[in-house]
Amino acid sequence: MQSATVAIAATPADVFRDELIRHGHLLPTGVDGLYGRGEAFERVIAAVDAMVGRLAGDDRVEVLRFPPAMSRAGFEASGYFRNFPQLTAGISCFCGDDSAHRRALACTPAEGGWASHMQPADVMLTPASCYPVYPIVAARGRLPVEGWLVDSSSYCFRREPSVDPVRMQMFRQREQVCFGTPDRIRAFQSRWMDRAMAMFAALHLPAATDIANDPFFGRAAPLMRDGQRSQRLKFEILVPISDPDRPNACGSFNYHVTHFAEAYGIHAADGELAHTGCAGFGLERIVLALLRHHGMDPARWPGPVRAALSP
Ligand SMILES: Nc1ncnc2c1ncn2[C@@H]1O[C@H](COP(=O)(O)OP(=O)(O)OP(=O)(O)O)[C@@H](O)[C@H]1O
Ligand SMILES: [Zn+2]
Repeated sequence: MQSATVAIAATPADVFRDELIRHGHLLPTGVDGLYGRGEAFERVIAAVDAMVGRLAGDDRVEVLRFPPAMSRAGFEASGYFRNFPQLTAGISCFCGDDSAHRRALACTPAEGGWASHMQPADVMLTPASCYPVYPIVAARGRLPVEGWLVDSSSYCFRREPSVDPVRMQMFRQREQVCFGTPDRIRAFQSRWMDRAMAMFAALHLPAATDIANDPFFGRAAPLMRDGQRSQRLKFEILVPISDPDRPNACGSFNYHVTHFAEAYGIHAADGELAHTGCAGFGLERIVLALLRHHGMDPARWPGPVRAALSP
């Protein structure tokens, strides 16, 4: 009997990833979702980052920047592991003596290898750039009467390896974080969605808004998802990137009600629990959308797009 060869068709994500690698925008590391970035890619990231900064206009914001790790205590308080264990990752370290070191080196891959001799440290990888902000604001005591606005940014880690370049394990977020009354957060959420839509229009990207939910884990997930959607807590701005039929979130606009305020003890000037919200942009995804829609060479993008990026 003749054996049939089954040809597996390359997915749109495979094709797009190969193209990005061929043009030197992403440098493969051998791990899905983990890449080096080429010079042109980084230049556009910086331009998009600056453009998001300009959207804030005259808002009085406190600028905070973070490394891609946060304290385990701060992470734990957020409830992230309860809701998203599948995305969680921490840092582990070697804490042994000389002989433990020798045992680790001698440990074969079949026995787990040297990495199985590492201990969880008091440091977790940051899952979203707003997370390190809450313990800092909480530690300052009550908020000012008018509330507070933070502009944060960091590399983020999510354990969601994928061949699709839009779904990375490490990527950068630029986020605005708002503290105050429910009205203030709702106004912040819609202001930032309008600003973001104007930005995508200026970048000539086909963007649409939609209501969304977070990828909750386990049995409680349907309930959590429905609650988030019925209360209209999360909106996304979606742009087709790898796959024209499956647009991806390039920006997310979230109202947390009092979730983080309860978790960290963040109080308004009158002592009530504060409400919080965040407006986050995925910088890599925006650059990938630009490369997808305008071509692999940023020098040849349409004039108005280049002008919007470097006014
Ligand atoms: N794995 C990822 N790789 C690259 N960018 C990401 C990734 N996950 C999220 N982002 C970006 O960070 C922004 C804010 O994160 P948020 O948690 O709201 O995303 P999300 O809703 O979980 O995204 P998705 O629905 O695609 O998983 C997203 O709008 C997106 O632009
Ligand atoms: Zn956030």
